[in-house]
Amino acid sequence: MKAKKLTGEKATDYIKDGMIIGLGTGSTAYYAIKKVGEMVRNGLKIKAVPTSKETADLALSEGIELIDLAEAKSLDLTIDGADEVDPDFNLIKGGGGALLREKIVASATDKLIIVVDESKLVDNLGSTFKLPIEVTPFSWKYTQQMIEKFSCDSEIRKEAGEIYKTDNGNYILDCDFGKIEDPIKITTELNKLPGVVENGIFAEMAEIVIVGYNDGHVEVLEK
Ligand SMILES: O=C(CO)[C@H](O)[C@H](O)COP(=O)(O)O
Repeated sequence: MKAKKLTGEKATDYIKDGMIIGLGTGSTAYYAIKKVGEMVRNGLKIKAVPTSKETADLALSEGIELIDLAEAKSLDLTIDGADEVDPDFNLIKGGGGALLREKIVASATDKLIIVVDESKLVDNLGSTFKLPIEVTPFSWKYTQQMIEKFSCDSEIRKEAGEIYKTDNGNYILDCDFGKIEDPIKITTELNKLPGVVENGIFAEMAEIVIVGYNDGHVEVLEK
């Protein structure tokens, strides 16, 4: 928890008056949002685009002004968490189910800042975390069969015994590919499949990765 707080708060050093920023989702982004709230109450003037309903609720409760992506057009920076980060700053995201909105917001962003604790650093994506893939409810079992042709095992995400629904009304398949050697190839191939809405590989999107360590230090990695 200490490492997440350190990295989340450190990322807010990049925020300047007048910026439009993207706010990520999850327990690490939480600390960045809380800090942004404090900064706003101390006079910082920014507007923000949230990546989930959960983040929108938190940001509003912190007094942060929210705007729609269409109104923002482009974002100065986005602060978001990740489930895995490889040495080239490729990511797996979607543990919190917000990958679609997160990827849209990340793609509209000049600078994507990723905040993680040290446990998220891996040599290869897929080493510790299954790849979340958002799929349409209409065809999810058929789409699952097509995804499994890429030699992965997958399971439909459930919450309290029920199929989990994203903010967009879709389902998530958590897919075990083992170690992913070529993240760009996999993300391109997966997104060609009918019924796949988006997958959780964020390849070549992050510019800065801030790592919090349990011993209390923070490392800023830049491309
Ligand atoms: O991608 C995400 C949500 O869809 C999160 O950023 C990711 O799951 C990391 O979350 P946490 O900071 O709680 O470990």
